Amino acid sequence: MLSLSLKEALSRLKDGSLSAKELCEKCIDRAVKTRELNAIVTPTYSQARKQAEVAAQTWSRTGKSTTSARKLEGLPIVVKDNFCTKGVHTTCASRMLENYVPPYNATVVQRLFTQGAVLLGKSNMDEYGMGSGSVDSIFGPVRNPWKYEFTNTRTIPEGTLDTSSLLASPQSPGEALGTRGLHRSVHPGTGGSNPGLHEEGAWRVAGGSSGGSAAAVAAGICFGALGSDTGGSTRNPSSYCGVVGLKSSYGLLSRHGLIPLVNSLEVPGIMARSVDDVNTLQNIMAGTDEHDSTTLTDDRFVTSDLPEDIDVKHLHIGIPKEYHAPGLSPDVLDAWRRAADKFEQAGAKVTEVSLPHTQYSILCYIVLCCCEVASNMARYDGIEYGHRGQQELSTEQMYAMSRHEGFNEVVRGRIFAGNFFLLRRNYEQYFLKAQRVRRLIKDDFTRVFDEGVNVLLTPTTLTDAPRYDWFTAADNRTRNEEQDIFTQPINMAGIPAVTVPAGLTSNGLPIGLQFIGQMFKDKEMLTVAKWFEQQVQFENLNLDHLDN
Ligand SMILES: NC(=O)C[C@H](N)C(=O)O
Repeated sequence: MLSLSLKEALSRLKDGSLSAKELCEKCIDRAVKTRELNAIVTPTYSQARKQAEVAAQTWSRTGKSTTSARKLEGLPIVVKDNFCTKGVHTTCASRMLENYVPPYNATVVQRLFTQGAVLLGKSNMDEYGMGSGSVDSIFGPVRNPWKYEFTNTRTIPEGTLDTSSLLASPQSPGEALGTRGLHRSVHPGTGGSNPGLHEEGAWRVAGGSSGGSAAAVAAGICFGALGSDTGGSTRNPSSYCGVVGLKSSYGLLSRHGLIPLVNSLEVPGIMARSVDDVNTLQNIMAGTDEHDSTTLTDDRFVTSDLPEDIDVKHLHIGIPKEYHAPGLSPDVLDAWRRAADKFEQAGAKVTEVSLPHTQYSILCYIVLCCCEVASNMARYDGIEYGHRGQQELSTEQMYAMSRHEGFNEVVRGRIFAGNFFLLRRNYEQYFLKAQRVRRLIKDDFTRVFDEGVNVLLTPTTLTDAPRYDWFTAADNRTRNEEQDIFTQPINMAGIPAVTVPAGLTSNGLPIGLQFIGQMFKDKEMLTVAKWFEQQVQFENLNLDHLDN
């Protein structure tokens, strides 16, 4: 039941064959049984039960014959831990915000609540969204639920610390954090021995930085999740975990209450088990927000339901030749080719196109990302915001100590690099140059679309989900260059993109393909993606055996 799509679950709530309370309990049970994934860092089960109770009452009042129930009445969701949630810890998986409890909800979160969504918990991520594996978190890494052997599936009551899955690891930052929630101090993957792993580090990463959200959707913990997407952080983990991941056009979704990483590139990301579902969630959240001046003031672009009968005959699908990148695995290449063939067989025009500046994109992304990170992170001084170093020191030393203790190495590295790029003597050579190239990257897309292409089709990632030990053998910058290679140019251009599961590799792991659309033509892109989804008939991961 927990591998149903949001749409299917909603219709079962509507016809009364499922109750909101039952659904909530099932999701909580699944979250507990899959806690080895480390997907949820702050469970909110009490709040979820209260919200589900309200939903159950609403459903029994409104009944199946009316349409007066809210659009997500009783549907469990998960929210990445960089979105503010009123009264619920919001840590960005960083020691810096370890004790931060926001007094307000991010606009997108509020809009989901207004439609009756039930919050099951906050999800794990790379610290502040910097990473592509969800391995750099103070709570420890997220595990990919695909091909994962669960060993510890006992149900334990909320609020009890589950010490049985606590692995003794000297590097486990989660341990130092105490036991605020059920999963707080679980640090899977390093040290100790886990009978579920045939080989140490052999399990697959969930991708990042929104890995907790993707793993939660794939594992059936929830029916939809919020991630964020700055350079690929929603699409990369969605691809690795076999779910649909949407990065909307910049300006369609409010960023108010999303703790900033790179303001000019990031958008809230949406994950679910079908294209219709991400579209539904986008419709609910999209539109003007007085708290975010970069949101559209014209609600014309907010999408509606996607059609059922889709015809792709009149379409022109572009295949960018620059995406045949070194390191592309034969399985992914094959899936990409087969997808292009499907469109061609259905009568669409499929042609190779060129986006010549793609090759410069990742380096420009890194420069711009670091510059904005350096400026965004300046607010965390230990006085106004965030963790404060304990020693009695001078003010300057206290700033330094707070920031040294509060941020991990990746964050500190990006702050250093950003400040370097922004030095007066470097500004023109790095920051300004990267901005200019960014414009050329955007112009490449505009030209191709102006020439008649409706949607571009590319792989989302080079390979299937990497092994944890392989992933952590290189530094963050190297991984950034490999992992975000196909996703970050889309953020540079501000346009929409969605990843859709296209099948499995010979390893039995999901492959994602990316559809890239024109600015504010999210609906056209999603319609094409839905057509593809209908052809592929991808089977969602089914963990129902854990229920027994
Ligand atoms: N949030 C993201 O999209 C981040 C991206 N993976 C990075 O490390 O910069």
